[in-house]
Amino acid sequence: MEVSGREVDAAGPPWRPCESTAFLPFAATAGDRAGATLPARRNGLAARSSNLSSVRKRPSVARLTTDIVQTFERCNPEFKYSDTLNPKRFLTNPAVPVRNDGLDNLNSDLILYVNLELVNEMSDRRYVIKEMLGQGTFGQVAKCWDAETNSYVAVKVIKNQPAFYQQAIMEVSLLSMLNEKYDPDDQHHIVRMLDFFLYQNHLCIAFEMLGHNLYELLKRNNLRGLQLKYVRTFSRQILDALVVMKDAGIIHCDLKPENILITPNVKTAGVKVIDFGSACREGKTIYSYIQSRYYRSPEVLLGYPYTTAIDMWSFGCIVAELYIGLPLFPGASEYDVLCRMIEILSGQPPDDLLREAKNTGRFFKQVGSIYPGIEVKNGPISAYRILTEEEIEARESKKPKVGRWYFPRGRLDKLIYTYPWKNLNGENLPETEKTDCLALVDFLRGLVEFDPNKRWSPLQASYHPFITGEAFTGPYEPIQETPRIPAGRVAAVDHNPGGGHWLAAGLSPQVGSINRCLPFNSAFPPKIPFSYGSSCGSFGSLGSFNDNVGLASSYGSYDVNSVNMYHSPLGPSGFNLHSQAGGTFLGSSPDIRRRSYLSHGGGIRLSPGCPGPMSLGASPSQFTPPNSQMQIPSTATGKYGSTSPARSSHGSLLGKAAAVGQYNRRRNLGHPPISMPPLECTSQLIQGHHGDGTIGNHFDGYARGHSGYPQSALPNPGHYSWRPHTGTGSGLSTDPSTHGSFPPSQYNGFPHLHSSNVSADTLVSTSSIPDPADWDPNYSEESLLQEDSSLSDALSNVHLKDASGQTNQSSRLAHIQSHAVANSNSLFMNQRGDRLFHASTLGESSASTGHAIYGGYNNTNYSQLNFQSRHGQPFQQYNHMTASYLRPMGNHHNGQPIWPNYGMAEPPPATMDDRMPWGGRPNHSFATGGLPSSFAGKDFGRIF
Ligand SMILES: Nc1ncnc2c1ncn2[C@@H]1O[C@H](COP(=O)(O)OP(=O)(O)OP(=O)(O)O)[C@@H](O)[C@H]1O
Repeated sequence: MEVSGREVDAAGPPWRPCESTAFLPFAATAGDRAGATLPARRNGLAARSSNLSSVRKRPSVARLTTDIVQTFERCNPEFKYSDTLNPKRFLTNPAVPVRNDGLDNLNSDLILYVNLELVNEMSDRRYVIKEMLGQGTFGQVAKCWDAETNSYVAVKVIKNQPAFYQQAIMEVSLLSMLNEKYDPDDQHHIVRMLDFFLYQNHLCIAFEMLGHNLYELLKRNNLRGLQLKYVRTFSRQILDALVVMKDAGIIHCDLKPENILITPNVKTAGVKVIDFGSACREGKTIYSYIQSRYYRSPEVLLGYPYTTAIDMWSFGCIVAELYIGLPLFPGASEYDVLCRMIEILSGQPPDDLLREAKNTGRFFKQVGSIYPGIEVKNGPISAYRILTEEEIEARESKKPKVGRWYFPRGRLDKLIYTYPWKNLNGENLPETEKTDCLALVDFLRGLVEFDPNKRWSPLQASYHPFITGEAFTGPYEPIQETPRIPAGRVAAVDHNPGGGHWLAAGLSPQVGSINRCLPFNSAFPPKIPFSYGSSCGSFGSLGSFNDNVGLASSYGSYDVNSVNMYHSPLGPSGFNLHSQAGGTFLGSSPDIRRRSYLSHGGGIRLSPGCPGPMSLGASPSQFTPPNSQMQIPSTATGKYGSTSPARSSHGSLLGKAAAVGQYNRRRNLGHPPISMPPLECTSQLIQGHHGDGTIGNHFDGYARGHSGYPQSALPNPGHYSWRPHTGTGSGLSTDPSTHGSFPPSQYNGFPHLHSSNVSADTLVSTSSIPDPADWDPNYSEESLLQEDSSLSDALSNVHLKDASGQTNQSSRLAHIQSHAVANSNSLFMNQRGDRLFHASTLGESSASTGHAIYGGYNNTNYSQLNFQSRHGQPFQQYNHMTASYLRPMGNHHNGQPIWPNYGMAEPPPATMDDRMPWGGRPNHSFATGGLPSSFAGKDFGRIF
């Protein structure tokens, strides 16, 4: 068709391909010309194909779409390209708009898509979403591009639900304190928070971008554990973070491999602790249903007041898992977890804990006098024994959930020493490794200690030879740690009962709304007890019957009087007693607690009947959000989540959903085989593991009374002490008098029914590594799905305390709070009315951390501490615990510096790249696959 000049002008210049390789004009070669000989044609083709070789290297989509916009524009002058018209690649699943004016889905998650900009309106800083990193209980974590810093960050977008919002505010508050005050130089392996802001009624928290978590790392290593040097390096770094947290009086409450992330792009192996979304302040514990089940401490399981010691328990579980590759206590229910603890540790919680704990009756039977010192005639020393499955079944009319065993049943020491369970007599282990294993076992002994009073503190643990790298010569006796937190500090509640932050005040969000409706600062006492049976997780409620073991009454709730005291608006009570003299009554220190107990006097002891660090219910992740119809597709979180079935955060509805997704996914993926050697003593019945969670024949295996390891299969005798613990505490002895003896035959331990001889349930029948999804096939905590309709009411009356002396972060927090109010249509339902919201300030936080003595971590005057070496001589004291404090810390024998290379991996590993050999211990054929450089290859987005 002929085109007139006018038409040409209107249409623009005639189209010509631009100078891209894909559209180069055809240049005929000699070979193409008509009449050319065949060889000439061949030459021509060869020349052309060499011209196009660079084109072929590019993906077809890229080749076909090069300059496509210009092409379209030239073809059709009407065509105008606009970003906004692009189809969105949704990252959130489901992406169906339901709430928040169509911005949120059914689960109150902001619907994220690629290139969505999360804008901090205060600073105009923009975070451009690129991909999904994870989906957890509290919301979604997206990898975002921060144009301001030209770097990627991880932004956690909190669900648009009051409970999650409130807890996230706590996360921001605690993390700012840790970052700014306790770790300003980023030396202590705690994730850095970079920013936080409100976007479309969602609290967004920007973190530094980290790598994969330790669970992913273990998976990459086919769940076979890491080399000991990496176990040591990671343990040391996590401990470092725990030292800081304890110093700050912060309990993490959800320590697990998924929450330890690898720091990328560093020359040495490094990890950081993340997810302070469940964290709380020591002495201001709020929830009783905390910690992921596998990592849940005995005191939390039993409903006993808890302290930072619960993190040490979780830490112990993590260390063991890093070594063996599998969770240490992967119980399918709380009962199962307890049984595993008792069997693996050959002990049980001490009687005084059992006597005071709220849930003892759910799991234990009293078989003797409850009074200390009186031995039961012809019975065990302890007055309690764990219920058998039959007893529970008789009581509950259904069997308790009990999972499979994936490693040889027996004690922890044998488990570690004989790992990877091929070489059960440990004969061929090199001497160095033997010593390493002994050191590891001894290290674990102080961490997975039943008695929280005896469990090592982070500082104590950090002197263990396993951590310091010293030669292990015998059981480690930790230095004594004088209580750092003044006695009673944990009971101090910095709040005006009428005006305080309910979180800081220790109020459960589940507290009944009626009391929350009392006018603030009311001079009148509440007419009915606070939170009396009003909600899930509170009094007499179902808050903790997560494992369908519900045998007794409520779990982790306060007694009514205590809570009344706590919230009495009439003035000081037993719960808000501040020592006017600078000290208060209760101490978080274990020895203080014990002293208090032993006094039998008017002293206050930490017990469920007392104030202090006892909690009221499940954490927000346990809440059933007000909208009980949340639908979480099983695939939604499975894609991204790193959370294993029971790993998922402590049993929340959301965690559960995540678990389901993960569960399904893992089932489908399967796992590479691992050779599980047939053991000599594997004659136990394989548990019938039914899809509905019922376990067949389990008890049969459970009730065996003889050791699964032949005497000859035991670790090198003479290295260690294997004192049988009957009754209380861990079965791993520190008693030097027994050092060198290893009489497993004596080690029939406490409950005979658990001194099992059986080995891994599947060892006989399978040679495949267990699918971790199987660990918790019955992840069903229906009771937690109860709708807590009072939640929104309760939150509607939240009144946060104003305070002066806010830090920058806290004033921003205040701003966000008020901003949230201004935009509260959906964020706080419709019940906030015109109440003023004030920040839970950092000033308030730091004022009540119990740091009257120490100005901050980096300037901590540890001269207050009374260190002693294991031989009794006073430990070297020092004043300034700067980052280098870890260096001059003495050898636990003689006070000499023994940690010159702290901060370096030891031995320094290579960079965290794909070639890093994570496994490869002798006798253990690891896959050579290293750490993935990126998991980001998959694009889970969808185009609508
Ligand atoms: N700073 C970060 N860098 C990279 N990935 C991260 C970062 N923070 C979180 N993630 C990823 O997002 C996931 C969820 O994060 P996080 O644990 O903070 O959320 P959560 O909602 O509290 O999860 P959970 O329910 O497991 O407790 C993590 O397991 C991790 O995979």
